[in-house]
Amino acid sequence: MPDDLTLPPRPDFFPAPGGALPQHWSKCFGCGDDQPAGMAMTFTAGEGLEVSGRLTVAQRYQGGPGVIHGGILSVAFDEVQGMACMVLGGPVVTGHLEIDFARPIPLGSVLEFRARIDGMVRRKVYTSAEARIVEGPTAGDTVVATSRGLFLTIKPEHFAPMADFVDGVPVSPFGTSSL
Ligand SMILES: CCCCCCCCCCCCCCCC(=O)SCCNC(=O)CCNC(=O)[C@H](O)C(C)(C)COP(=O)(O)OP(=O)(O)OC[C@H]1O[C@@H](n2cnc3c(N)ncnc32)[C@H](O)[C@@H]1OP(=O)(O)O
Repeated sequence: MPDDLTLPPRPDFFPAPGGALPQHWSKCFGCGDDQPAGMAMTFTAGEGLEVSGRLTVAQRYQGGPGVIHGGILSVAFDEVQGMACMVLGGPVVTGHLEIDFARPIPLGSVLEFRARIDGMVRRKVYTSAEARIVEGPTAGDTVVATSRGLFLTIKPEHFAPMADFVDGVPVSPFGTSSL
């Protein structure tokens, strides 16, 4: 990470700690409620610049025998670290994401993710997160995976060339969340 990073303030529009964060896009595979095949993650504001997210590891997320697929875990980190950027009040996209898979995660577990902005410079937003199993046979305080991600702030027009590819009519377009 660069050493000239700054931290954004926690804005007034952000929910109080424990308050629910809205989905950023109703068709999102990670959090959208208009995406039947999706992961239906939910998010809450934490203290300071932290947000938390929850994922129930469905049977269909299986990678190795009985355990979560690494790509699914990566989606979850992408999502929660992107949601940590919601404090900025505008859209971001992922530029780089790296995951450390520390422990196997059994199907049926409930994962809790904690993510935050570590710093910003220009349009670059450096984030990190970790995951713990909070329900399931191996639940505990052990960190089962960690992630670092670089997000880039973008203008809403970024998605304009893709408008024709959206399936159906979104109820919560990206960048117009109900925060
Ligand atoms: C009230 C309103 C509420 C709104 C509420 C919003 C809530 C928000 C929640 C979102 C939650 C989403 C969670 C899922 C998020 C996805 O999954 S997004 C989908 C996956 N990502 C993509 O599709 C992005 C595809 N890539 C791109 O479009 C372009 O490469 C990017 C990322 C926009 C960058 O292109 P660009 O804008 O032309 O940027 P560029 O000028 O090249 O680079 C800018 C800086 O970034 C650096 N950079 C760019 N790419 C990289 C990279 N990959 N690695 C390292 N450095 C990089 C450059 O070196 C440069 O650095 P500096 O010169 O400033 O030091």
